[in-house]
Amino acid sequence: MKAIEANFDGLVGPTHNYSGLSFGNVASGSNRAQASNPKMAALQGLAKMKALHDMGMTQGVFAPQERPDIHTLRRLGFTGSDSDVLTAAGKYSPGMLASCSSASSMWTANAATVSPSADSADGRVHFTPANLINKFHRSIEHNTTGRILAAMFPDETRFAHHQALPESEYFGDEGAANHTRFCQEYGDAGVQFFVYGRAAFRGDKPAPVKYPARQTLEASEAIARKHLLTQERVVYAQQNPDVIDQGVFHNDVIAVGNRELMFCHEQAFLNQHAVKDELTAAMGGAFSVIEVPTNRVSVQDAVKSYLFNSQLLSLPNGETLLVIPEECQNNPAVWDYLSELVEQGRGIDRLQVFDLRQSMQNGGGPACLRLRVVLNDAEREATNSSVLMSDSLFTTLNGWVEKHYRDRLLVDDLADPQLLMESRTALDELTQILNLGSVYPFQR
Ligand SMILES: N=C(N)NCCC[C@H](NC(=O)CCC(=O)O)C(=O)O
Repeated sequence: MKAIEANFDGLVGPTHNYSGLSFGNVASGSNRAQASNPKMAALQGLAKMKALHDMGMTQGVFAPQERPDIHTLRRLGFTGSDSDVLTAAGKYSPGMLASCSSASSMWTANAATVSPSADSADGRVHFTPANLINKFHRSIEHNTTGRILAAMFPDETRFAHHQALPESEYFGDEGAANHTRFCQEYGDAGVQFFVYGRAAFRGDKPAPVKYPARQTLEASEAIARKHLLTQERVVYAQQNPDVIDQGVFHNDVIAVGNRELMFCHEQAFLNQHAVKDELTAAMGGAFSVIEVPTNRVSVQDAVKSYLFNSQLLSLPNGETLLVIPEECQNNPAVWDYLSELVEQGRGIDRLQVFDLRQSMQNGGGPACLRLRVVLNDAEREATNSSVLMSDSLFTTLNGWVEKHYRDRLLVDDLADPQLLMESRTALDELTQILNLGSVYPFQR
């Protein structure tokens, strides 16, 4: 059946800030306490969505979460009015308040793992919100994420929505950032590639020593079972623990794939030769890899530039496009490599550069900002059309951002009750624009 790949980008929320919350994510640590610009962040994201829409891609908008998360603060024992809760939490621990205020749901590659209907035994598209258990500020996303996904893909005969995996490090799950689907045409049965950082119940696998491995093998295997995938069409690989220790906290910081092509660094996986052979066999031979050698681009440069956190896209005109952040253009080794790659015609035809600096400074590049969902015609029809990018939605959302967002935010501002009001007013209006219903705790 004919199908397309749609990209659902996270709309940056009004509390976007730099709190240095993500140990193991170099950018998050090094930009801690800088002033952020939520308005610019949201506009940069919208500009990317619109540009891809204009190229003929199906582009969706994924709503942000309610932050500061008063609901979680109340679970932690803070009482009184919302304003009392904020003040008390800010006094008790600015770090904890920052964790409950992060706009981290913008990185929708971590929202869920998605399996297309062509791969699932029951012919439905399967979604499992990621529990994101490794970081407190992200572990509080999955309930609302599940509700937003259900509001975007409401038809239960076509879309299966699962609960997140048990909230334990044993089943640490980071969603699509560690999952790639390979195929010939999007509507064909594909091969799903799950990449994990460590195994929780087996002592025979190596693990990083400096930074955490966020995804476990057992989490990936549970998702493959729940999504009713065919064993022979699933490949598991372990991320190279050495690169995790150099700041590669998700696989999508070192590898990206689309259809029958994988673009990755030569140090991405443990036993990389065997991984490539296994993928090639599962794909019946129709598989190719562009492997970037260390002597052209070091792991450090890959992490700094986010070369592999790019979007590898098949455009309607048949071209393959690589969407990259500006930081790639500013890195001589990376830019040299990319220019040569396009010139040689090895599978990537075109580069498109975006300024995503607000998100990049928290370790989120073009690929972090999007969740891929393969949809056939009937599934596309059944998708909530209000979340799909169009000229008018772009205008509406730009106006919405201009009206509600601040252009400067410091960590100290997170305890300001006015910010909570602004954020809720904005989100209440957004749920109407995107026709999502009451997905936020303050609306329920
Ligand atoms: N690679 C992918 N798919 N996603 C990137 C996620 C970045 C995110 N950063 C943060 O959560 C930083 C927030 C702060 O420090 O304020 C994270 O580390 O989980």
